[in-house]
Amino acid sequence: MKLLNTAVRIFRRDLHSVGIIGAPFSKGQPRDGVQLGPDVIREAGLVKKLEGQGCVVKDYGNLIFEDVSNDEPIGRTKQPRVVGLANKQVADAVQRVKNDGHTCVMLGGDHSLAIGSIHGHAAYRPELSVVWVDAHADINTPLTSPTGNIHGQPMSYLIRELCTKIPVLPNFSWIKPCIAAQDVVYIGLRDVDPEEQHSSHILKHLGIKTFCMTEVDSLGIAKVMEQMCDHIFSKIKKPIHLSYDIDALDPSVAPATGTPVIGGLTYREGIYITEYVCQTGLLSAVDVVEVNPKQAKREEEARFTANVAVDLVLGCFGRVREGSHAADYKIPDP
Ligand SMILES: NC(=[NH2+])NCCC[C@H](N)C(=O)O
Ligand SMILES: [Mn+2]
Ligand SMILES: [Mn+2]
Repeated sequence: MKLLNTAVRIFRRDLHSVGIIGAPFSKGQPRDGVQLGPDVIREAGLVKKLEGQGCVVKDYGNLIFEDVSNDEPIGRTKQPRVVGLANKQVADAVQRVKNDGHTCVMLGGDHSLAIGSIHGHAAYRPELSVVWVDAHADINTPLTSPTGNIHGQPMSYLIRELCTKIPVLPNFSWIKPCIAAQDVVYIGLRDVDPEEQHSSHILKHLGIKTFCMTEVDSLGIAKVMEQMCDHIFSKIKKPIHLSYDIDALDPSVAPATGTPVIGGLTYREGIYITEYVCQTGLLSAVDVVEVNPKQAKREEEARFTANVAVDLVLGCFGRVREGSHAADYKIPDP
């Protein structure tokens, strides 16, 4: 039985075919450096380590984003034209990776890129559930945002029930809300703006599910993940889009990020989430965003944060802590 289990697990691990897109984009927020995320995550050995655990990997490289001159704010919303344009590119790239048959990994970049990533994913699989792991809800609308930064708003453009609340923005007209509130789950919240909280009260009535850090503390991460799955799989089993903001983790674990918030997930809780989502067999796309090496106080912090980002991706694709080396691993001769 043990042997059979192992064989099944190795077989399932070998099935992972991963398509990586780098999205070196920072204009959904004001801090320089988050555009370096894709490169530092790759430099931490992402591709080799995925292959080492038996994945087949295709790296599509980095997207090249065009600049937009005179990108004046619309109301409070900053740099809408360049964000809208970049996200259209991300959406097309994610759709292509899905068409090619891979599980998509989008390396950000700031979290505004989830607009394109989820939209492109939904163009391929119209029925999705979204697992949003973050200190923040990122569900401000352009009208409620206290900062005007679009990385604090992506969910508001995607949720169908909110579409009447969204004003028209330049280069945003291609975005069609494609996610139902009841198909969204949040994990790790601990810094929610007043208006976001208000609108998530409404969303709670519409069926959005949130596990803030208080729930992580009271239930434990294992129960959180069980209940998360009960919720998203209560009707039909939809493919999962996992949108992982590195700032969901505690700043002691992932310090190199633009909006760190104390009191976050431990390394083990963060990894457990990925292992659990992997085990559902329904993971279809992952974003890893907001790694910003320039926010590190020391070089070591930047390297550490990138390594953690790599470990999250590995957890999504079959890494188990008991060991998950490729099936064809040969023990070296003495
Ligand atoms: N993806 C992030 N790190 N988002 C932080 C958002 C912070 C704040 N809630 C805002 O709307 O600006
Ligand atoms: Mn965040
Ligand atoms: Mn975020």
